Amino acid sequence: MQTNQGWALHTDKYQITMMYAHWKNGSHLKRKAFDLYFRKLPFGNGFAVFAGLERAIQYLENLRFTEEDIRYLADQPEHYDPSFLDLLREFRFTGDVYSMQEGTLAFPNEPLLRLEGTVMELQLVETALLNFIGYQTLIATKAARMRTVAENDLLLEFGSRRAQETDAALWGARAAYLAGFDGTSNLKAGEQFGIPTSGTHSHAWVQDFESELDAFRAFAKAFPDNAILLVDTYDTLKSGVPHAIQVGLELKKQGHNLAGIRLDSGDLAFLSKKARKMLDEAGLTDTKIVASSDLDEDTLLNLKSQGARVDSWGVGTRLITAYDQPSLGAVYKLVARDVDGQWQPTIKISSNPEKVTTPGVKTVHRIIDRDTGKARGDLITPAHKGLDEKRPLTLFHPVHTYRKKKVHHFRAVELLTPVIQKGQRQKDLPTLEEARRYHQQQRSLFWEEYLRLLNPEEYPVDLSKDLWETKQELIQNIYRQIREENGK
Ligand SMILES: Nc1ncnc2c1ncn2[C@@H]1O[C@H](COP(=O)(O)OP(=O)(O)OP(=O)(O)O)[C@@H](O)[C@H]1O
Ligand SMILES: O=P(O)(O)OC[C@H]1O[C@H](OP(=O)(O)OP(=O)(O)O)[C@H](O)[C@@H]1O
Ligand SMILES: O=C(O)c1cccnc1
Repeated sequence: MQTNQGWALHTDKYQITMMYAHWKNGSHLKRKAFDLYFRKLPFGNGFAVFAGLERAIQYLENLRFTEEDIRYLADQPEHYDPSFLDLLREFRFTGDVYSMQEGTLAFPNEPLLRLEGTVMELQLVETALLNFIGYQTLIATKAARMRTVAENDLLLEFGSRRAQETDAALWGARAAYLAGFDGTSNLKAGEQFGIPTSGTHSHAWVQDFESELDAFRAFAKAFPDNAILLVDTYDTLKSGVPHAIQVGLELKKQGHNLAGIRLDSGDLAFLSKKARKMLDEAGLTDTKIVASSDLDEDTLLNLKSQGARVDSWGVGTRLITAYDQPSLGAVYKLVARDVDGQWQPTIKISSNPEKVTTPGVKTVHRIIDRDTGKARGDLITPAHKGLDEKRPLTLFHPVHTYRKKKVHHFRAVELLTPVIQKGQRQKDLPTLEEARRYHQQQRSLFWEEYLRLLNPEEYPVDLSKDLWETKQELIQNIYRQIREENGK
């Protein structure tokens, strides 16, 4: 469970190995900068929804090696020097974290977070940060796709029983809510994050009575104004819906209202239309229809296009497990080293141009057209230099540089802001409700072309000219060096 203590060993062994080797080398306190980002959007979506910061900050603020952790490390075959273990006993995160806000629409190759600090602390935290942010961003993005197709229908997260263990269920429920779900069935997520909770009943309730009608009556008696009856245990249209209507009418006579029925199998479009008609004809026009059963955004879209009469959708497995793409593939890359008090940019080359890192201590600006109020692109620039809104800006594609555009009347919103400085939190993070509202507002900054589910337009993420030049220079320097070493 996500207690705050004892997470220091939630890391890959090679982080401790590098920390030790740096310590032996006397370089463990040298300052570095790392970027956390992803390279490819999940699910073919046009954007990702940044999530996981709250969890990440809790982790960094409480990062300690417990005595048990130290004993465990002392027993490792590496036989770490006891003085190194003493250093770990005193370990605290003392670095700086610059981050996007949760709920921000994020795009490939732009830093979601930038961390500055000693190499020792920044290596230690890599694994956990990728774990938290990668998972939550993935689920928030999946949830956002469902929000798009569900339009104004209610979306309920039902996935805990199918999630990859406890944290995935809890933080996944939070990520889904952040990106527009309306509630969760997980009470712990409700308790911990204040997410509205709701639910119906299972087949076991119906099977446990002599008849379906008895089961519905007993349930309605317990919850006269908010019972949602599951109608597919035996036969939806011949048994479940008629019994629910009978109980609904009995409730009505007593001055109550049957809140809803739930369809959990069969042709959900056909059944929902039939059920709606039967309920309406019986005068139960306020009784809502909930649908569940292996739903995802594609099925949901399809069902809506078939005219399904569903008010509220319960979504489990395919949301909480990010069914069609189980990992975001986020990365955490060294981008600069402090050499004699100056940041020196560093690069990782790859034969795949998309995998070449962008060097330097950087920030991200969202360029918003003042005339339309819409985002024109994101611009990555060296950090701490600001961006002059009064001068026209030329944005160009970092690979196909001939693709350029000039932006005149814009405002630039810096997306990475300081959250932790010298290990101390700078401000309260937004509440989950605020982050959820912020996410909705952020969506309105983007043209539909970027938001659609299928084959969205690629949103521009560009490098400033100076950054682009630094990158080219570093690439050329490295190749020159390799040629020289090979005597060519
Ligand atoms: N009208 C429809 N159009 C497209 N997909 C649908 C429609 N109705 C239901 N579905 C989807 O089709 C799938 C049906 O799955 P499947 O046939 O395995 O089970 P089921 O009908 O739910 O029955 P059971 O739960 O008893 O196995 C689900 O993913 C469901 O969401
Ligand atoms: O289908 P999901 O999107 O994962 O949503 C959660 C499912 O969990 C429940 O099913 P249950 O565990 O009773 O099993 P079932 O799938 O056989 O109905 C519920 O009835 C949904 O069908
Ligand atoms: O409340 C429900 O109907 C529910 C909750 C979790 C999973 N399936 C259904």
